[in-house]
Amino acid sequence: MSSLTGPFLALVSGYILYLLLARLLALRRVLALFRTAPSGVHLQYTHPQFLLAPVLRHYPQWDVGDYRAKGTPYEKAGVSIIAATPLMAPEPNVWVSDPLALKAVGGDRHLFPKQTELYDVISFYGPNLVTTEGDEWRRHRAASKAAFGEGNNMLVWRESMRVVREWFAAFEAQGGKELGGKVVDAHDVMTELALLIITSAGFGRHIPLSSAQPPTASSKHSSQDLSTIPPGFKLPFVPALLTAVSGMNLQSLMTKYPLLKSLPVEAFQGTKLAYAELREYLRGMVEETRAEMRAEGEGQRASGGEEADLFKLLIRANEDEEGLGQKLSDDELLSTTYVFLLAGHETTANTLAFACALLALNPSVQAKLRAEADSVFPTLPSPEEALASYREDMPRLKYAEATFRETLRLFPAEVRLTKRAARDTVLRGTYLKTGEKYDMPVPAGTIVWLDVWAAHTMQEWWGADAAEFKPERFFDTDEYKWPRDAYMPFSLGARSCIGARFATLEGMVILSHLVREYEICLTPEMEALPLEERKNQMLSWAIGVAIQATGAKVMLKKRA
Ligand code: HEM
Repeated sequence: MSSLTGPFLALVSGYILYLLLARLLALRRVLALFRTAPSGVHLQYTHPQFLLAPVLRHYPQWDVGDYRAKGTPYEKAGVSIIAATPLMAPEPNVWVSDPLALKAVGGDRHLFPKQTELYDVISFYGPNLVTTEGDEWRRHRAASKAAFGEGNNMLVWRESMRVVREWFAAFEAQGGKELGGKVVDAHDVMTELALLIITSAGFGRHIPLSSAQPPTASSKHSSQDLSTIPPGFKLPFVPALLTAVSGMNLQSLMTKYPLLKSLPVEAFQGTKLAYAELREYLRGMVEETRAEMRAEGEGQRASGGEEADLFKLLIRANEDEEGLGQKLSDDELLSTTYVFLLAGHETTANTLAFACALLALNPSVQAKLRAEADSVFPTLPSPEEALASYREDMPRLKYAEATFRETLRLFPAEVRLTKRAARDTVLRGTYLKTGEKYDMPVPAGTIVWLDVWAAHTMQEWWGADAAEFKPERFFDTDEYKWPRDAYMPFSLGARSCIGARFATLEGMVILSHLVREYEICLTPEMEALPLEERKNQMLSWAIGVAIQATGAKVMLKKRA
């Protein structure tokens, strides 16, 4: 035993020495960046959390709370790009809020590739569209692109209408028509709606509303009831999905430290089960969709011109790619399916929850949204009229679209995005007081943060009323063009969100239908509070997969 102590100690001290040397080398690169940065453009963070930089790299959003309360660090420093490298960071960091620099970084995926290692948490089922880079990403993107066309947009329109109306019926059956209104948590409502819409327009599967009568099927859905437990499973589909989403960090911990999987801790065991069952559900969905397509036959195949769900279009496109070297394996299909489900409901649900809170806090915006909805939908289109409604009504819902956009400006689901400079380069920033430009050297390996939340809320780009909820700002006039380059809720360039239109159409339908039927009001509890306190509570948030609306309780009053 004692003969092993010597080599063991040598190994440990060697490792510690290696870590120290690596840190010193890293520190040199960080200091070099500070030396070369033009005057005034570097800012050493004093935030205590930043001392934990190596840990925080994986949770980069934790410090944004300060932004909302005390103004952005850019405003404090008077510049639009800063070198705000944490003390112990292993590489230089640059933070960007300048529209032109954002465009330069987002627009060049070769010079600024994505930091894919940060997305480990969503690669449990293997590589997918979100987690890959380079040629592998191109293959995934090419296979997925065919799914997000007009055929799917039309289905999103129809299914969003159907789902939201079924929700109204269920809500009213449970007292939602009562005089005086009923309080709901908009986060819960919107999560349910978004989940129903993605499973339907995304996967052609119909989950009955938890509280409603099973709806009369208006579309070609699978008869499988996904809220019940099929043979061989322990969880229904929805709880499996929701547990998997909420347990993402636990799952990532278990993947890193597999020993944790065997601990008899409920949280670990529950998450493990949810992931295992979700995998089987997704596998089954791939098989079922293939079988349906075979049964439909060649002549009936969904193509770009007809309504079709994402899943069917994805599998169809994937079969067509056979032989071209682009085909996704079954595991890759499964993993892509998982990210569509994940990215397709959490982001949209939270955006819509924030929209409800903002509409309750801003009755004049709500009145304009309602006036538009009343005029576009004097009567609600029947399911048979949905297609015509997509063509004729959708382009007229301009205020609804602007409301969705404005919500995403104030609450972008992804508050920051991160890239890594592939080689030495320069970004152009602005001295905020004078408007003068400066060049910021960006050495190869630098982590570049696209600070979406800061860019969306800075007065320099959006004007003195940047903090106000004002959908009108998205309407151009002869004198005013809204600042496109300072707006990037869906990221930009080649790696921008593939589901942006899906989410926007869904948002337009839900918001316009909601205000047409109900007044979205403050709860009695909020009425009693001063305005600032109301805002603080109703617009409170936490970091999850997307920023989550944690205080969006509103009262829905049926309109006369
Ligand atoms: C309001 C709703 C949404 C917001 C704010 C949003 C935002 C974003 C952002 C910022 C990115 C870039 C992420 C990065 O670079 O790390 C992204 C990528 C992506 N989004 Fe969305 N998203 C939304 C809805 C959706 C929907 C409905 C779907 C699918 C049905 C979807 C699927 C994806 C996928 C697959 C990617 C990866 C694209 C690629 O890298 O090529 N998203 N989204």
